[in-house]
Amino acid sequence: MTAQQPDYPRGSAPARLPLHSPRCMGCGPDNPAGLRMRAFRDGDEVNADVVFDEHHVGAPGLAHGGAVAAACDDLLGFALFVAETAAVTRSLSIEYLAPVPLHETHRITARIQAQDARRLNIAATGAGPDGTVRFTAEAVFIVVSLQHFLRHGDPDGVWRLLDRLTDGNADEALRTAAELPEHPQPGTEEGGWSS
Ligand SMILES: CCCCCCCCCCCCCC(=O)SCCNC(=O)CCNC(=O)[C@H](O)C(C)(C)COP(=O)(O)OP(=O)(O)OC[C@H]1O[C@@H](n2cnc3c(N)ncnc32)[C@H](O)[C@@H]1OP(=O)(O)O
Repeated sequence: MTAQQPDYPRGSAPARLPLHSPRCMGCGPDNPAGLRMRAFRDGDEVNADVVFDEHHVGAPGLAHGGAVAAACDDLLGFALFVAETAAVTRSLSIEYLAPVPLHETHRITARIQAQDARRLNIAATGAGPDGTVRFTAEAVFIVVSLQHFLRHGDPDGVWRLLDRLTDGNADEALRTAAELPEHPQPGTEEGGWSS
């Protein structure tokens, strides 16, 4: 059985956020073992529903703690659309408050708590179908420029992501990024998605 996340089932017209990549373990629809989360922005919050399945088992019938952490990390990454900056997880702390059964829908909601220079503190809660919070997450993300992803990752994949984020203007964005330092100062021109 494969995880297939529901369309946004509650609330009023939040905006769907773009995938990190089609095979992203958190939000990629083309990753058969992934979590297939669909992330939405609702004001200053982002949220996604996740249903853990047989790909994500820890104890029989329950989600693996690492899968829960992965879901949180991915959604915390979507909060960067609120901050309008690229950043990567430096530390991630999960509180497992209650078991997380497979095949139940969990709503994860994340919000930026603070930003200090390159540090972003981002927090999330994960609630079961009855609204009870079963896990929480706190993370420090560090702002990086596009150079971080170009230098350490797959430049073609970065280009495709950028192309989606810039409505087909990735060439210009990458040309500009090539001239930027890897570690930007937030609030400067090179600190944002368009850099
Ligand atoms: C097209 C765009 C692509 C976008 C793709 C998005 C995909 C998203 C996918 C989403 C998936 C989900 C997301 C993922 O899974 S992201 C994937 C998992 N994360 C990573 O791979 C990150 C790997 N780590 C690094 O690359 C470096 O360590 C980074 C870049 C993070 C920092 O190395 P760098 O050498 O640059 O910096 P620094 O070490 O001098 O530190 C910098 C500053 O930070 C402060 N500091 C450090 N640690 C902490 C801490 N724990 N609490 C508080 N503060 C801390 C530190 O004091 C300093 O402050 P200051 O002294 O400057 O004031």
